[in-house]
Amino acid sequence: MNTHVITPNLNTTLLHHHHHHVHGLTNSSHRYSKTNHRLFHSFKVSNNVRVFSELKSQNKIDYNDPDWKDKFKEDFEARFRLPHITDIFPDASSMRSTFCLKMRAPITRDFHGNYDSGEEWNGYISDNDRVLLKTIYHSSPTSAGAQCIDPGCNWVEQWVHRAGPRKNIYFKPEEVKAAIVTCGGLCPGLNDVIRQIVITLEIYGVTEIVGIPFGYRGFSDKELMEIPLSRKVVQNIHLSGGSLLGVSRGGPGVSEIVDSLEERGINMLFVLGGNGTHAGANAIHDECCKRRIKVSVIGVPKTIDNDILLMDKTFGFDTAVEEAQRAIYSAYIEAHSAYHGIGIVKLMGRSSGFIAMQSSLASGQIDVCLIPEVPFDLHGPHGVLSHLKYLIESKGSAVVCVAEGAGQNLLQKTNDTDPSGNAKLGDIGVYIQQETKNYFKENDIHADVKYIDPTYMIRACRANASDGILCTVLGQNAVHGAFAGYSGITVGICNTHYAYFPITEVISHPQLVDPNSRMWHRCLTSTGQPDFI
Ligand SMILES: Nc1ncnc2c1ncn2[C@@H]1O[C@H](COP(=O)(O)OP(=O)(O)O)[C@@H](O)[C@H]1O
Ligand SMILES: O=P(O)(O)OC[C@H]1O[C@](O)(COP(=O)(O)O)[C@@H](O)[C@@H]1O
Ligand SMILES: [Mg+2]
Repeated sequence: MNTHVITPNLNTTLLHHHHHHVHGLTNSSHRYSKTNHRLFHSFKVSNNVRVFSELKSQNKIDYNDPDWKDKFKEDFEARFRLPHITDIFPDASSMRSTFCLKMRAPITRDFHGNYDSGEEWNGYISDNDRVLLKTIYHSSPTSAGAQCIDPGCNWVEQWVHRAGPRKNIYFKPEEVKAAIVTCGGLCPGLNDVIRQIVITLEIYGVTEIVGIPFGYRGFSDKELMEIPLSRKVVQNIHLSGGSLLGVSRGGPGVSEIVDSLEERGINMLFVLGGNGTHAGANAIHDECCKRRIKVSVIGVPKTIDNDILLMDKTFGFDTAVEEAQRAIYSAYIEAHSAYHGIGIVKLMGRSSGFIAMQSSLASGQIDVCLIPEVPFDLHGPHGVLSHLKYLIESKGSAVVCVAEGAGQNLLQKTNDTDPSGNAKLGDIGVYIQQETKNYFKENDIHADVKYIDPTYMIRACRANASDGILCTVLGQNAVHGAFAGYSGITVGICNTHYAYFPITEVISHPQLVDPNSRMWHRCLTSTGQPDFI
């Protein structure tokens, strides 16, 4: 790919081909989305200059057009425009909000009809408030981390919508039936978000709040009962990990879910989950629009993998990294105390290595960090095993941290998927453990290999303080978004501010570690590992 200007609408076949060519990875659905992403992230242009185009317009933009910037901005504005109830119901009426910064108590029944606090200043967010999505001006495409839109790396402001309470609301609190559902795998902080959504709904004056048990499955399984929620019920739920409501993968189709919403009279749906859940939430939103029913569907991104686009981080990630430290510490102690000890820790990360990278970096005890984004060999002169031999000979012990999605090309392929359709991965941790044992045996070198798989321990715990606060703000903003009349949106932290995004924009592909980033380089300088290829 030696063209200078990158056409944003390259078809995926071409993208895939390029990726294949560079890294020799094979074609599976798992690789497919990664492929897409990586190419969005690092196009090689002439002179080894990379042009980042993650935020490039979907439409072709001619950079020779003197007005290209305005066109880009227009296109960007359209892409990040938040779907609103009035798109379907142009005459939907709004009223003065029952929430404001001058009041704290839940609205009482007899207060209805007179929501106005009577104050001039109520601390609302204007629909025209924006958050700057990219805050660094890269003067050249060669500048580290440059995310240039055009080959000249010109500055183009990219604004997203600011989250928060609006002056006018599109739902009468007494007419709201709100539901919360948590889908996919667990993540620290789920209960904190549920708690905050309930508390904020009550402050608006909502009295009918329910939890849908066990993810989307709870919409179709007749045995599963709605869980009534109130401040009293959720008051202390954040003190434990997991989800009060339970989670699941798989479940009913979108039309069945929307049938169920109609039957139950739910008009606000808060969906806590990852990319799969958000794809579902967006499909539910679309179906509601199609059926012309007034429902606000709001997502809150949940993933310890931190693989949602455009956000500083997702809740639970920090906690998971912190928890992973314990496993790494144990592996280090075991390896260090054994004669020729080798500790291997497998961490989560289906397609992105953020947990493994950050945990390795934070611990300072990892010698080898392996992530899905960076291909590696186990065997051969540049392989991981030969480096482990060197470490054993030179310092007596070694600790390896491997993300579950790393090195899948080294394992037997299966076409197995989980009930949500996610590819089932081979166990790279066990494989590395076995290969390490064999390798040292064959080379007649003593090695004491200790394998630790803390997978579920790092996500079943309760949120740490910083994630707890993140969850609080996200949960509140989810409710503000629903009352503001938005639907098909999700909420995230963006340059330390909170923003609403159309769901489609944050799940178009998983966010990945950029192998050319300074952060990955920092990780490598910390471990001291060479390239294993
Ligand atoms: N493309 C999709 N469209 C609609 N629903 C989906 C889609 N992908 C996943 N789901 C549903 O979302 C839920 C969670 O998905 P999953 O991939 O397991 O977790 P996560 O949301 O954490 O990525 C499941 O109930 C699954 O059926
Ligand atoms: O064993 P489970 O429950 O399917 O979860 C395993 C998966 O959960 C994750 O931690 C997060 O995945 P989700 O975001 O899809 O929940 C993945 O890294 C991992 O593959
Ligand atoms: Mg997922």
